Amino acid sequence: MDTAAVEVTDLVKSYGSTTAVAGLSFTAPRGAVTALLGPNGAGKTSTIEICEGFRQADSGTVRVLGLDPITDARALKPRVGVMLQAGGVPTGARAGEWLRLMAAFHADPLPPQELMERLGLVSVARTPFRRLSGGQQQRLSLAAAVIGRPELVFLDEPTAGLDPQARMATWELVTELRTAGVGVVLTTHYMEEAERLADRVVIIDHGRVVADGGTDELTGADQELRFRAAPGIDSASLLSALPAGCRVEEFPGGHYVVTCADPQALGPGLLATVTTWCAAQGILPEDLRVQRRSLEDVFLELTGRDLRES
Ligand SMILES: Nc1ncnc2c1ncn2[C@@H]1O[C@H](COP(=O)(O)OP(=O)(O)OP(=O)(O)O)[C@@H](O)[C@H]1O
Repeated sequence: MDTAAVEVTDLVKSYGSTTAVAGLSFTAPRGAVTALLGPNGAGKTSTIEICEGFRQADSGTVRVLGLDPITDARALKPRVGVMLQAGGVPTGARAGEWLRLMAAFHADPLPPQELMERLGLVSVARTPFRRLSGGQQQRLSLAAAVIGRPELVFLDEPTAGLDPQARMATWELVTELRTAGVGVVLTTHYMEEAERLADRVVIIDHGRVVADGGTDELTGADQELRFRAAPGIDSASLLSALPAGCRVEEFPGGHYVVTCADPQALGPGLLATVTTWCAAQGILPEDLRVQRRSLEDVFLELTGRDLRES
């Protein structure tokens, strides 16, 4: 039981001339939620599908519960739950029947009715998969992935396109899985989802890991003051208005961060100083906020791009 839930080393996957995964390594522990976070096209789905045994890597190694996802697929099947982005349910299958069938494959399944109630699927229990809305299809796939009480679950963009209520129900289910000791590896491009759910975050960009660590570790404990303005404002002048021990950084252009060696200094007084300085310069600071770094900020600092806009 001392192996990781998932261990990926130097993974490479190309489709023709497109390199989707370019030497990617990470470890997902058991009994924890690990989020692969990155913009569209970063290589998250390719990575997770290789871990699920649905795709063959060009090179690198993948171990899932200590086993090979392709050659040990039979041994892994009852122990691993998979929620595919495309659903993975036959189009004619009725939601309730499909879930009961999935339950029948497992020795000690979760009660299908209870799962359907939790995920808001009772009213569509007799509806064929192809007639379900996108969000209902997604929730049915999620239910099918977890019904066998797996040790590990792979969730590919579990809440993409869901309404807020369904997203919340999904988050609650993931949190409960984790409390029950299930390892969860999920992909997402929603940083709120990663921040809210994940114990560990692996930030991926262009097929590579750009940051990897505990969520708190990546975001840091200290508050920062951030704002946006035109690129190239006079940072040295702003700095001279601030107490000793503060720093002003601009990266990428137009994004400003003020940090202080003494976190207590980042209070209302400092905020007033910054806004007064901006007013004197005729600068209207946008998105002015004092808070811990978000994963979005981490992505921006590492790539120079906005996670939402990339
Ligand atoms: N079957 C395929 N054939 C050709 N190119 C592919 C295929 N699957 C993925 N790609 C390309 O590989 C790159 C990585 O795609 P992938 O789906 O792994 O990323 P992703 O981070 O999951 O993105 P998304 O959130 O959009 O699914 C993209 O440029 C994508 O267009």
